[in-house]
Amino acid sequence: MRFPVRRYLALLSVYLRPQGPKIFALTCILLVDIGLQLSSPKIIEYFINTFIAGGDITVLLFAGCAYIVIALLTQGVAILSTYLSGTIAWTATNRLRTDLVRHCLALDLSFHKTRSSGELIERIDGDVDALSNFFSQFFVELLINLLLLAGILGIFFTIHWLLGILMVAFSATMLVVITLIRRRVLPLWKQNRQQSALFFGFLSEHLSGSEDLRGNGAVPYVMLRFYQVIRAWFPIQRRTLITTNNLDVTVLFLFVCGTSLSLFIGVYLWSTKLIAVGTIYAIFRYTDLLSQPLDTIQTHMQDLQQAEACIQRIEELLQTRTLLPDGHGTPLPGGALAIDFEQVSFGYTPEQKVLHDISFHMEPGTVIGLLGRTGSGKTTLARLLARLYDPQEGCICLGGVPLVEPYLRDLRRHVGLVTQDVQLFHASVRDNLTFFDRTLSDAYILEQIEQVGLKSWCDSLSAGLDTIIGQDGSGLSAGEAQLLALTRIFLHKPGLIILDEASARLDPATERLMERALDRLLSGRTVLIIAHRLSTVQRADEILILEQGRIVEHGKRAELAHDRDSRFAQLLHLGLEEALA
Ligand SMILES: Nc1ncnc2c1ncn2[C@@H]1O[C@H](COP(=O)(O)OP(=O)(O)OP(=O)(O)O)[C@@H](O)[C@H]1O
Repeated sequence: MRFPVRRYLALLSVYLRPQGPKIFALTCILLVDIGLQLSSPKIIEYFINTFIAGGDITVLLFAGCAYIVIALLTQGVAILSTYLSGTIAWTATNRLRTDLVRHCLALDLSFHKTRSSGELIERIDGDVDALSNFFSQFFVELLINLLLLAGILGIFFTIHWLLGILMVAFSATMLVVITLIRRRVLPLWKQNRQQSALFFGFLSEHLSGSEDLRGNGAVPYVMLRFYQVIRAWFPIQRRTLITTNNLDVTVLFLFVCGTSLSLFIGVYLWSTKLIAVGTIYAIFRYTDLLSQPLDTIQTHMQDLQQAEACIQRIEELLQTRTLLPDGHGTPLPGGALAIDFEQVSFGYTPEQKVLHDISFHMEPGTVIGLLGRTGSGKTTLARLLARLYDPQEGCICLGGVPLVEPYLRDLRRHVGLVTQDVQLFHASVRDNLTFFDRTLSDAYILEQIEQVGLKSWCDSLSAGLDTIIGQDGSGLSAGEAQLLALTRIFLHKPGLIILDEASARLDPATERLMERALDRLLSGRTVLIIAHRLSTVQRADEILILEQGRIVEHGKRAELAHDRDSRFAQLLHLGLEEALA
C-alpha cells in the first residue's frame, strides 16, 4: 500500500502549522528523552563492570545517583511531552471540528435530507477524535522513534558488529511483518467506522422521534431494528479487533525471539572474552528498549490505518460542494420586495418534478395566500423562494434581482421564513430568539416579545430572557413556539416573510395573540402565507392555488371570492380547513 503522504502533509500543515513553536518544543523534549533513555543502560553497565572489577565505592555511588537522576528526569520529560502533545492534538482537532461544522452548515438542504444527524456527528466527532493521535504525535514521534531505533542499533554495533547486524535484521523483520499485517487491518477499520456511523445515525434518529414511537406503540419494532443494526456491526467489530490483536501477539512473539537472540549472542561474546558481564546486561536492556521504538512505530502505523480511513471520509465531506453556490453580491432593495416567478420548474430529484412551469408576479407589500391540497407543492415553492433549493428551470427574482445573485447572508436577512416545524434549542430564550447575536439589546428583544403578545408569558419566566428552554422546546405549547418563531422575524424585520402557517388548531386565546402579532408583523411587507385557516386567508390580498405542482388559480382574493365559478369560492363554500385537509 502506498501512503498518500502528500494528502497527510497537506492536512497536517493546515492544522499544525499555527502550532509550530509548540511542535518545536515537543521535538526538543523528545530528543532529550532519547538521550536519557540511551544513557541509562550505559550507566548500569558501567556500574556492574566497575563493581566486578572492585572499583571505588565513591564512583559506584556517583553512578547510582546518576541513574536515579536520569530516571526522574525521564519521568519529568514524559509528563511534559504528554502535556504538549495533548495540547497540540486538542487544538488541531478542534480547529478541524470547527471547519467541518461550518462546512456542514453551509451545505444545502438536499445534503442534510440524505444524511442522518448521527452520521454527521460520527464524521465530525468520531473521525476527528480518531485523528487526534495522528495529529499529536505521528510525524514528531515517528521521527524521534526512528532516531531512537538508529541510536540503539548504533550502540549494538559499538559492542560488536555481529550483534549489530543481527539486531538490524531483527528490526527489519519486525517492520516487514508489521507492514504485512497492517495491509489486512485497514479495510476492516474502514468498514468498522462506516458501520458505527450507521449505528449512531439510527440511534439519534430514533431517540429524537421517541415521542411518536412510544405514542404509536412502535418501540418493539424499533428495538428489533436496533438489534439488527448492532448484530450487523458485531462481526465487523470482532474481525477488526481480532486481526488487530493478532498483530500485537505477533509483535510480542517476535520480541521474545529477539530478546532470546540478543542474550544468546551476549553470552557467546562474554564466553569468548569479547565483552564483560555488565555489557550482557546492557545488551538485554537495549534489546528491551528496542521494543519501544518498534512498538511506537507499529502503533503509529495502526493510528495511520485508522487515520487514513478517517481522512478519506473527512476529505470526502470537505469536498462535498453545496448545490447552492453563493451569489456575487448584487444588493437587494430595502423595504417590501416584489416577487417574480418565471417558468419555474423543480424536482427534489431530476426525474420527478414537484413544481411545473410556475409563473406569477407579486407587487411589493402584497399578502398572498398560497392554497392547495397536501402534497401540491406549497412548502416546496416556499423553499425555493427562501433559496433553500435552486429550481432546475426558470428564474425567481426578488425586488427585480435574480435570487442567485445576492450573497446568501444578505438574502437570509431580507427573507424571513417561519415553518410549521419550529425548531427551538436547549438554550436561553434570548439565544433562541437572536441566534446568539449579541448586538441585539435586551430592551429591543423585550419590545418585540411584547409586540407578539408574549409579554405575560415572558414575565412569568423565572429568569426572564435567561430562562433555559427545554430540549426541543419542551415545556412550550405549539402556539407559544409559533409566537417565538414570529418574534425571531420581528427582530430582523425582513422585506419578505414566508409563513408556513401551523395547521394545528390553536386555542382561541393563542389564536387571538397570533392574529394580533400577524397584523403588526405583516404590515408594510411582502408576505407569502401557506394558509390553512380562514382567518389567515382573509388577510390575503391575492390567492394562489396549487394543484399537483401547477398554478390552477391566481387572482385578487375579493374578486375570486365573488366569482362563484372560482376554485377559491368553492373552497370557501366547502369550508377551507376541511377542503384542504
Ligand atoms: N425533501 C424532499 N425530498 C423529496 N421529496 C420531497 C421532499 N419534500 C417534499 N417532497 C415531495 O414533494 C411533493 C410536494 O411536497 P410539499 O411539501 O411541497 O407539499 P405541500 O403542498 O407543502 O404539502 P403539505 O400541505 O402537506 O405541507 C410531495 O410529493 C412530497 O413527497
